[in-house]
Amino acid sequence: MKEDSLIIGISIGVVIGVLLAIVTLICLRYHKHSQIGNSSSRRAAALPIRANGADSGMILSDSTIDPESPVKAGRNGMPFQIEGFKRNNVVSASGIPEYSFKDLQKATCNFTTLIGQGAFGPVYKAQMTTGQTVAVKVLATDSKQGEKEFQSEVMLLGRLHHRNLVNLVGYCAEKGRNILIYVYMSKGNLASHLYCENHGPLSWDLRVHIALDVARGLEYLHDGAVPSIIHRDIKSSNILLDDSMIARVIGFPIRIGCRFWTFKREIVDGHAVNIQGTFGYLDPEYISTRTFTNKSDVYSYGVLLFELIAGRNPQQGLLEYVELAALNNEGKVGWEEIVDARLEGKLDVRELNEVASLAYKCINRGPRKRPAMRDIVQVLSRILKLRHKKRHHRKSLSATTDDVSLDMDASEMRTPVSERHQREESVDSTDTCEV
Ligand SMILES: Nc1ncnc2c1ncn2[C@@H]1O[C@H](COP(=O)(O)OP(=O)(O)OP(=O)(O)O)[C@@H](O)[C@H]1O
Repeated sequence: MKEDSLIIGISIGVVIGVLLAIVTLICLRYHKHSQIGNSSSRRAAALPIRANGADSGMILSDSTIDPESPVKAGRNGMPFQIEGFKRNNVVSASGIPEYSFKDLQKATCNFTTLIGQGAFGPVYKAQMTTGQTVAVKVLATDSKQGEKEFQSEVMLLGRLHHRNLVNLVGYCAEKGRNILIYVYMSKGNLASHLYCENHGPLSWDLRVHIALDVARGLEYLHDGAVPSIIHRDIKSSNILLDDSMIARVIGFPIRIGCRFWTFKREIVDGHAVNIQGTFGYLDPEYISTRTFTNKSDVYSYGVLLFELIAGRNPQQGLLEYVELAALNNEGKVGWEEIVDARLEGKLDVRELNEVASLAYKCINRGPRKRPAMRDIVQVLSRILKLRHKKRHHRKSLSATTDDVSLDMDASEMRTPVSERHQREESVDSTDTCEV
């Protein structure tokens, strides 16, 4: 009897032991799985981005990749490279491909195709073997230091996708060289359109569209990107125009180590200082506090708006000119006196006064009194919607006279039909702001 109870006791003990072992094994496997899940979601959460300013907080899907980007989605959702450059490897988190220096040398005819010169190095036009044209920006450095930081900045920049930003499509970080590859903007920068005689004057219509494009790009950086990005160097040479004259912002800050690549030596109030940004566009608040905020971008944007209105360089007394005009009109109406003479008066005065008083609010010395980029987008969208409605209305009236062309105003006639058509479509299809 005693023996029987001993056997039963041992059997129960063994069964319990086996059961415990099975439960422990299951628990271990489950824990491992949940850890894998967590680590990938953590990785994903490290650099979230909201698509086109929408407050979704989601990771960009492959569908948001710019059509001009050489990065395409593979079957497994991982990016792969279209033919052209040889790919060294792919930074999978951003999908930005790395190119070899040799490939870039070939594509730029040994760096002879210079198209621009920034404070931090030259920009070359490059031709891929597929026929795609890109812009290659060589950042001035001969040090291997900062390669990791450069790659992490590339990852961050590579996640920014918006139709009003010049998208990064590749990079090279070989042998201490830091090279960025961007979509090529065939119509060059806004400054050259405003100041070079070999470009015809930009119509008023187009200037307002460009203002809205830039505002949308900045709104995305401030409210759409996570973490939010302050541009720090808004100016007309950092606004590039594509084939359809759609404006895109370039020149985001690159941080290498503890300094920003965009630091420059400028003369401010007669003293040489290391600053970010460009003289003429600099927020006075930044000059005194050395702290950049979103409202510093708003200030520079306001200067850019006045530059579009007056066709004058901010480094040559634009704001003094504006302040003089504002003395007479209290910043509200009567801005006609500062309008670019190249427009020959061909503009809508109501639109002018609305845009100029918006610009005047942006350059308020008190950052808190300046509007946010999202407010600016709303005001400009409303102006363009109104314009569109008015023209539509006039066209339908004049259709009855059998001569639509007589109804065109002078500024419309100055804009090529294809350009006007593309731009008007863009108002219809992208105006999501309800006003
Ligand atoms: N993607 C591009 N497509 C076409 N042209 C470009 C492109 N990127 C730059 N450029 C040309 O090269 C010029 C210099 O560009 P870059 O961004 O290096 O300097 P920047 O911002 O104008 O000056 P800084 O470095 O002083 O701020 C631009 O103004 C533009 O004319």
